[in-house]
Amino acid sequence: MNKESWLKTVMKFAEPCKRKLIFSIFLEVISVAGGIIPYFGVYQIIILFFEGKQSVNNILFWTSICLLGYVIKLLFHGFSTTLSHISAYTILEEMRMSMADRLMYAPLGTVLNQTVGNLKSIIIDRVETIELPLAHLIPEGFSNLLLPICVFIYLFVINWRMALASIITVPISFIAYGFMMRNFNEKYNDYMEASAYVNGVIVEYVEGIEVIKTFNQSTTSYEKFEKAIHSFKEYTLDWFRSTWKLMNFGGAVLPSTLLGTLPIGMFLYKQGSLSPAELTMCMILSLGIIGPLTSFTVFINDLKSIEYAVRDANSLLNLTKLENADKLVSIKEYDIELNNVSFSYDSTDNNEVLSNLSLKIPQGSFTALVGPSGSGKSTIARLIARFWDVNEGEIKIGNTNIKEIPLSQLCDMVSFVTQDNFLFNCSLLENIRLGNPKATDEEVLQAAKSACCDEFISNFEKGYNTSAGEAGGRLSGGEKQRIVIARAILKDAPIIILDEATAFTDPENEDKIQKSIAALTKGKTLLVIAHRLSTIKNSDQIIVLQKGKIQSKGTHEELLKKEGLYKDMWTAHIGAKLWAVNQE
Ligand SMILES: Nc1ncnc2c1ncn2[C@@H]1O[C@H](COP(=O)(O)OP(=O)(O)OP(=O)(O)O)[C@@H](O)[C@H]1O
Repeated sequence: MNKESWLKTVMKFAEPCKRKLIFSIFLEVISVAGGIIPYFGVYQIIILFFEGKQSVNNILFWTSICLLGYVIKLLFHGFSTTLSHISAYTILEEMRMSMADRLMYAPLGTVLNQTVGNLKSIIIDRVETIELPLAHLIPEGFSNLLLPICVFIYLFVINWRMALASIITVPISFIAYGFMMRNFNEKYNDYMEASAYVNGVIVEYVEGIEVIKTFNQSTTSYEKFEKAIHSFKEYTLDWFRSTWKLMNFGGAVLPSTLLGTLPIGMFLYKQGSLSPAELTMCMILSLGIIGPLTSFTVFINDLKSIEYAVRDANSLLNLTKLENADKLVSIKEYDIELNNVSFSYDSTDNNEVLSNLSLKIPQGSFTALVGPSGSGKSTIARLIARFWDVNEGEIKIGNTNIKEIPLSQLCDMVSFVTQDNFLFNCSLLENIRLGNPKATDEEVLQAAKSACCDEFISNFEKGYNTSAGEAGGRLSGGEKQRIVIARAILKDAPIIILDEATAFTDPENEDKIQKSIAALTKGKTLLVIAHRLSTIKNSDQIIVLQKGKIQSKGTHEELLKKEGLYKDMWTAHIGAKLWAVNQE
């Protein structure tokens, strides 16, 4: 990535704070100008001494000028840094908001393919690394470059030969730095990769700690964790070892300006082309050039870290977005139609999950999808909710292609109740209210009652105000699912897609879940991904899927009359049930 492109990205997000940023640079210029004044004041005092004209008043006057310059430098630098920090945090905020927005509008698969550790690392840690260099690079980096240039010009005006002598160490140290930096890009890249790997291993270790303990994998996993940290340490130290000699050499030579100014200054003085005052002043000024320049070298590393952080941020910011229509569509009927739909998760023909599939789900009907694992049941449901776009064909709701319906409108029309019963870390009341943020407490309570949640929630000391975090450990899988169903009841969408739970099948829970589902789905267009055939016996139509194609369809009775996959599945289901009864 070239520098312009990361700068361009950063500047794109700097739009709301552009004025502050420009003003911060302007203040820094004043600060730099203030920083020059003491040099000028000191020079005048030196001249007074050498000319024997020093008096208390004269010295006090020039000392006050020096002090004033110093105060201007500090004050304006302070104002500038404050503005640059505000700007840097605004840029960070804008970047993070854009990333969150991108994740919302990217196909779900693309988002789910990212590990949580990676997403967290980019949105929080990597973006944060931009703040410090960005906030300091603008005022300090600028002043560290501008100040030596101004001092150099001043020195040049006094005596051009001394000016050149003062930077004699610069090419020597820059050659050393050049050698040190020759494979910097490659090393930095490896460093970032090693760092990302350690990050991943740490997140994996923490996230998987339950599985690690269950399967007694602590030693192996810990070893992987330990090895990753150890090799990261070794890598960093190796890099340091390979650079420290040149780095220290460059760092020692660069500020040694006296190497040039002392002999040349003495020579010029002896020749009579330099007065004692000019000699002294040149010595002082030459020291003023190198200090800031040395600090500027630190920013080279910072520039690199911004470049890499922006590169990582771009990997999220450039995720492809689902096309989003912006005009609300008037939908009167809520029947669903799939016409010749083909789909593969990687958009290739080789891995097609659904092939040329057509299907009609009439409004208000109950349709069940059945079929062996991997036959494409969940994929159909996800495509209707537009978590992905179909590769070929079309999906219509109420005779409108879902691509023409704005995503937020589609989201209001479809409730997708999956087996992943995710609760946010807020109160149970707010967790249910997520279904309809405008719902009153009374409506939330009503939905909770319909989903058979009221009883167990009321048993908590803080009732509905119990936070999901506090309650999390005490909620059974079935109870969590009923909370999620309550959320969907409150949402009151006309289309319900239900990924039937395979777990939580103890009779009491089963009964409550069925009751809550009945409350949820009354009068709605219902599509159920069925795992237990007994629960869909009464559906209006059953679609039997096999390898991404419809193998047969009909009612339970119609399908049982034919030989085929459904009959086999039903026989196996009944057999399993009988076996279970016989075991009791
Ligand atoms: N995010 C994904 N990326 C790539 N392939 C996927 C993804 N999700 C599912 N698949 C693949 O698509 C195929 C159909 O999966 P799908 O989840 O739709 O099947 P299913 O019938 O719902 O299975 P199950 O009953 O086990 O849930 C499978 O081969 C699966 O491996």
